[in-house]
Amino acid sequence: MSTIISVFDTTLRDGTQGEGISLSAEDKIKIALKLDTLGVHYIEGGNPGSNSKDIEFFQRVKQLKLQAKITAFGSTRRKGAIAESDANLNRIIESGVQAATLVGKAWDFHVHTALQTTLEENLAMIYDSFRYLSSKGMETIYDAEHFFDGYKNNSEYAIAALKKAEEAGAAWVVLCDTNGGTLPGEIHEIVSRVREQISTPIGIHTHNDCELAVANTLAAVQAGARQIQGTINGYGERCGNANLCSILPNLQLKLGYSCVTDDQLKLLTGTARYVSEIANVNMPVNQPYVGNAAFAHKGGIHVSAILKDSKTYEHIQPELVGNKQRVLVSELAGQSNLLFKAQELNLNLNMENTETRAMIDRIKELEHQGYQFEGADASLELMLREASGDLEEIFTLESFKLLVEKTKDRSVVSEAIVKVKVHGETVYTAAEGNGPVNALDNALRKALYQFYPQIDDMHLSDYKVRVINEKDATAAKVRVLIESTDFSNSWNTVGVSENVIEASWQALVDSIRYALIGKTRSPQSAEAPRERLGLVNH
Ligand SMILES: CC(=O)SCCNC(=O)CCNC(=O)[C@H](O)C(C)(C)COP(=O)(O)OP(=O)(O)OC[C@H]1O[C@@H](n2cnc3c(N)ncnc32)[C@H](O)[C@@H]1OP(=O)(O)O
Ligand SMILES: CC(=O)C(=O)O
Repeated sequence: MSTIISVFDTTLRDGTQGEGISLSAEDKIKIALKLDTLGVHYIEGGNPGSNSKDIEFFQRVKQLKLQAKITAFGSTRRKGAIAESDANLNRIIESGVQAATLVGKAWDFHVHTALQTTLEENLAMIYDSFRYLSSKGMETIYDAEHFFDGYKNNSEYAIAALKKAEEAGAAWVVLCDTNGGTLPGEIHEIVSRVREQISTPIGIHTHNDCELAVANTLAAVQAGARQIQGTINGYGERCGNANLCSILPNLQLKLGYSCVTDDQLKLLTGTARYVSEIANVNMPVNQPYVGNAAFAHKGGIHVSAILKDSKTYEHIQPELVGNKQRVLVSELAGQSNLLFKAQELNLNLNMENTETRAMIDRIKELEHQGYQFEGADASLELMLREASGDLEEIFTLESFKLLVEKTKDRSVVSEAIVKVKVHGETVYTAAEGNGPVNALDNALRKALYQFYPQIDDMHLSDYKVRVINEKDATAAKVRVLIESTDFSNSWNTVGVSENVIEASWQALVDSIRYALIGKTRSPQSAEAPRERLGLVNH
C-alpha cells in the first residue's frame, strides 16, 4: 500500500501572486472545476479579506458539488487586537468554506521587523486565530511563514510557533520556504527534526527562487511531510511556487507515493494547458512532463533509437501524464526522423533508395537557407507527400502582381492580381486586401473557389515574419510562418526569401495546398457561378 500524500493546490491564491497572472471569479470557477477533476484534495480559492472578486468566488463555488475541500486564506489576527473582531478572520468564516489556511510568522526576525511586535504577542496571535476558527468547526491549516529561515535563526521559537497552532487545533502545520532560499539537504534535515517534536501532520510549501521548489518538496516528503502545497505550472510570487505538474508525477511515478489516481494523472497535461490558456500565459515548450517538447525528439540519433524502443530517450511513457511523443524534423534530422513522420502520415517512403537521402539533404539545405520545419509541419508534410508521389497538383502559378496605393484621403489599400492554371484552365483574378499578403490571399482564393469551394472553410490565423540575417539590413532574408485553421484543425507553413512578399507567397501557397490535400473537386461539379466571382478566363 503506497503512502497517501494530500495535494493542496494554491493556484487560485499564491498562483495569482505571480506577475502577470490575474484571474476573474469566473476564471477561478473554471480552474477549480478542472482541479477537482484532476483529484487534488484542497483548492485554496483566495483571500476573502482581500477583494470582492475572491468573495464572489467563494459564494459561487459553494453551489458546485466538488470532491476537493475549498479553503480560504488569510493571516493571523492583527497585533494588539482580538481574534473575534478581526475583519479578515470574520470574512473567512462568512465565506462558508470548510477549511481555512492562516499564514503566521515563525521567524523571530520577521516578528520584530515586519510585524514590529514582541515574540510573545506573535505566539498569542497564532493561538487566538486558530482557536477562533477551530471553534467555528473549521479545519485549519497553519502556513508557518519563513519556517526554514526561522528554524535556522531560532529553532526554539520556530517550533514554539508550530506548537501554538497545534494546541489551538490546527489540522496541519505547513512548513514554508517563503523566500525560496533553502537547499534540499537542509529541508530534509529540518523536516526530520520537526517530526520528532510535532505530532500534527506536516505539510510543505516551497518557492522557486533557487529553482529548487520541486526538489525541496520531494525532500520534505521523503523526510515525512504528508501534504504538498503548490500550483499548476508553478505560478506564484516572484519566481513562483512549487510546480504540481512536476511534483505529482515525481512522487507518484518515481517515488511510489499516491497523490491522485492513475487515470487522474493522465489529465495532468490537459490541466496544465487549460490553466495556462485561462491565465493567458504561454507555457514554456520545455516544461517537464507537460510541455509540448517534453517528449519531442529532434536529434537523428535519438529518433533512430526511439523507433526501436521509446525507453531509449524517454524517462516515462508520455501517456502516463497525458502527453504524447513527437518527432521534429530539422537540420539535425536523420532518415529516422523522416521515417517516423512518414509512418505517422501513412506514407510509403522507401528508406533503401537514394531519394530519402536526397530528401534529408534537401531539408538540411533548406534549413541552412533559413527554413524551419519544426514549426511548419504542414510544409514538411507536403515535401514528404511529394517525395512519395502522393501529392496531387492543386494549381500552378503563372504570375502575380501587387499594387500598394496610398492617397491623401484614403488609407493604404493593397490590390493583388493573380494568374494561375487549375486543371488546365487559366484563371485570372484581382482582389483587394488590408495588406499585400491579405490581398494575395483573397485573389488566390477567388481563383480557386470554383474548383475547391472548401477553401472557404479555412483562414489564416497567425502571420509571423522574422529577419534571418540581420546584418544585411534590408537585403536580409526573412522567414514567414503562417498558421491557418479550419473548423477543426490548425497547421503551420513556412516561406523564406529576401523578399517578404515572396516568402509570404510560399507560406500561403503551402497553407492552401495543405488544406486541399485529398479534396480535389472536378470543375464540372463546382457550385459557384464563375460570373458571380468576377473570374476571367484566358
Ligand atoms: C507569504 C505570503 O504569500 S502571505 C500572503 C500575501 N498575499 C497578499 O498579501 C495578498 C492579499 N493581501 C491583501 O489584499 C492586503 O495585503 C490585506 C487585505 C491582507 C491587508 O491590507 P492592508 O490592511 O492595507 O495592509 P498591508 O497589506 O499594507 O500590510 C500588511 C499588514 O499585515 C500585517 N501582517 C503581515 N503578516 C501578518 C500576520 N501573519 N499576522 C498578522 N498581521 C500580519 C503587517 O504587519 C501589516 O500591518 P501594518 O500595516 O500594521 O504594518
Ligand atoms: C504562505 C506562503 O505563501 C508562503 O509562506 O510562501
